[in-house]
Amino acid sequence: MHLSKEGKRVGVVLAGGGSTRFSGEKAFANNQGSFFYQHILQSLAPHVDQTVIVSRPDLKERFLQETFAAHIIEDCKEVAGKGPLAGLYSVMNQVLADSYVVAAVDMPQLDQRAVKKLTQYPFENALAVVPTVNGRIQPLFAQYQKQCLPILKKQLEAGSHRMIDFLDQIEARYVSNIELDIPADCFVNINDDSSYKDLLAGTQKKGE
Ligand SMILES: Nc1nc2c(ncn2[C@@H]2O[C@H](COP(=O)(O)OP(=O)(O)OP(=O)(O)O)[C@@H](O)[C@H]2O)c(=O)[nH]1
Repeated sequence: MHLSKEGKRVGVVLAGGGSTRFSGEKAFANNQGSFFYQHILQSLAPHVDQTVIVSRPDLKERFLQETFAAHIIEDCKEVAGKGPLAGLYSVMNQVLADSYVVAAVDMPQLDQRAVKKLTQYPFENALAVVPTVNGRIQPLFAQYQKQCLPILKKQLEAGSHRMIDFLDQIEARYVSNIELDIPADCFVNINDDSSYKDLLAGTQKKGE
């Protein structure tokens, strides 16, 4: 354990989406010899006390065949498959920590340096640190404090699964990728076959 000043920090790989725009499961898409999820785990691991993959029951076995020391959990039944916020809630509800650094599985250009920069940025009095790129918020590569859980629970119980509604309810610290010193490319996410093809060809446009 290498507890930070802020206490136990968990690194979360959000990997429970449907990948409906992609032919296959994004978590197991290959880039430079690694599955997407392996790359995210490797990026998070040096900067957290524990890594967690939160995913669907039908994918669990596929992660277990791998040798990474990640804790693999499913979405809580009451919110399963209801989007990234459901994934964040499910981790906070099942894995106790002081803070959570979250990354979507489909961000293959994220790296250890970016995670280091994000995790070094202080919460101060905020409940979340959320990067922005060209003014667009990036809540799927962001940090959240454990105190988000009751707020998140209440919102999900009220039937809203929208990230933006959640962020509106908490004090979040928005910080540009430039201030964080994280290249915009790190935030690029792969949603479909065309962007995956561009990634493999090394032609993914910056910051898209
Ligand atoms: N645990 C969990 N993760 C999710 C859920 N929905 C989306 N995610 C993850 O959140 C990130 C962003 O998801 P999206 O790209 O918006 O959705 P997706 O379901 O993966 O893909 P589409 O079906 O093509 O929209 C990805 O890393 C997903 O795996 C969910 O219900 N539970």
